[in-house]
Amino acid sequence: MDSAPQDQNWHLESEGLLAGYDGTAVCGEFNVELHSGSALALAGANGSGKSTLLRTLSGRQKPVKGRVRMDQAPIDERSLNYRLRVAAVFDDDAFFPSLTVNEHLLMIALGHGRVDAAAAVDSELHFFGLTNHAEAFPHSLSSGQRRRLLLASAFVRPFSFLVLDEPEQRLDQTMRHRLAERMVRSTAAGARILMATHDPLLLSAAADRCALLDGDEVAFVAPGHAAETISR
Ligand SMILES: Nc1ncnc2c1ncn2[C@@H]1O[C@H](COP(=O)(O)OP(=O)(O)OP(=O)(O)O)[C@@H](O)[C@H]1O
Repeated sequence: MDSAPQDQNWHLESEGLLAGYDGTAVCGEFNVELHSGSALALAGANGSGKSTLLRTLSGRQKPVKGRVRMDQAPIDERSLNYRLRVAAVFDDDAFFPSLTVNEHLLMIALGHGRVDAAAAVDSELHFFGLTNHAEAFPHSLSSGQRRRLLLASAFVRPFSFLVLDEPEQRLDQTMRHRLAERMVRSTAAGARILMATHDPLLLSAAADRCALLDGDEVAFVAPGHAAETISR
């Protein structure tokens, strides 16, 4: 079940954006609009600035220059609007050690007001292959299973903007395919997706645009072209 709220009209936009640290940009100026039903991938070599740009575009990090607006207002990760709409998966293995897999997902679903929380949790456990681990604590999961739990935590709640930093990490090929299909379903339901990835499969199957980062250059290319480029 996909659960993007019906808010088709707003969009995310960046203008004159430079992302980086201590006043120094790590990649080129980034101007983009991300509308309902659209999935943008950031690709490029290690260190090209994908994660930094992703964090900046999603309001987790202050820009060196320029601005990011969500719903025509400066993006603010503490705002109610942000919390209601943005689901993000970064590379932080942050779980409560004393909560089971099932309890984690239930807490997130209930916290985001899902009236069908128990059914939503069952559905995500099934989708992410965690049903047999529902009563396990996070420390007893494999690293790939913990990654699946992180992803399930994003999909179990309603969102209209999904942010994924290298979601392919530690996932097997079957799960990558399933994730790509799921992302396509989410955009079809009206969500906006922004991801950083090294995975040609996710690029070509789940994105409709790709920004290739290379030094000061940002090139918007077709995902298939980017997938070929990074496969070489
Ligand atoms: N906290 C930080 N403080 C200062 N510089 C940083 C910090 N984090 C990353 N960098 C630098 O910013 C540049 C871009 O890093 P970033 O993690 O955004 O790249 P990436 O494209 O996501 O790389 P990868 O593919 O390896 O994940 C790198 O040169 C890195 O050393």
